[in-house]
Amino acid sequence: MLSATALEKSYPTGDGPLRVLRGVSLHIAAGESVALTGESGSGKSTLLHILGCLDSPDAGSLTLDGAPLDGLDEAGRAAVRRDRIGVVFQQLNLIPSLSVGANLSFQARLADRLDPAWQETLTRRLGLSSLLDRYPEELSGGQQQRVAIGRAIAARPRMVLADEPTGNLDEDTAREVLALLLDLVAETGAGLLIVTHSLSLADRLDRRLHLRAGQLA
Ligand SMILES: Nc1ncnc2c1ncn2[C@@H]1O[C@H](COP(=O)(O)OP(=O)(O)OP(=O)(O)O)[C@@H](O)[C@H]1O
Repeated sequence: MLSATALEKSYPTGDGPLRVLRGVSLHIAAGESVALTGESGSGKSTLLHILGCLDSPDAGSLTLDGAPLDGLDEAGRAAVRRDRIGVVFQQLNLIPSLSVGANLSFQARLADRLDPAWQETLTRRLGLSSLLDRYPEELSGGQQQRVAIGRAIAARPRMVLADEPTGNLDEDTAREVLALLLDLVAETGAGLLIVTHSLSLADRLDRRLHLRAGQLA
């Protein structure tokens, strides 16, 4: 499924390059759910952006379903993101000019994989059925977070990458959202990687990876 080998990433800073990832290798199998933990600033979001083809590593390689993702140009990376990867960003990135319903179906339409029955199931399970005609600015933070999750999984991606996807949710809603993500993984054989500070959430996934000093433990 998703494999990364010897990823390196540095950011330029006033004090010289800041080495955030120092030889990170990982493999996420089909149908597997993995938590990514680590202190604030340890590089979790950086790694998630690289795995999601949103940023390139300085060195190292990535494959998805056996096909290399390195060396793709921006159009190639955009196609991978559209067709095979669902990302839930920390900043959510909902489209303000589109209604909740249109945001939810956005990526599935782009990928030409809109499935009304699945769309209706996830809208219901995310508790968004009565909010479809609203706009993102008319939603609470937790409601916006649920729209971002629905949008990421509407096209049934091969890999779901989520940055603190339940951070703004109350306990019951967080449990339901996690259950939905895990059901998707079980039903479609997608892989799931969740960045989280919550050890209780991490405990409900198959495996935990911990990022420290630029390496995984
Ligand atoms: N564009 C950038 N330019 C310079 N430094 C950056 C940039 N993006 C991130 N960093 C630095 O890289 C390090 C890793 O950042 P990253 O956001 O990946 O950490 P994180 O583990 O996701 O943190 P958090 O849990 O607080 O979200 C931090 O020290 C951060 O300040």
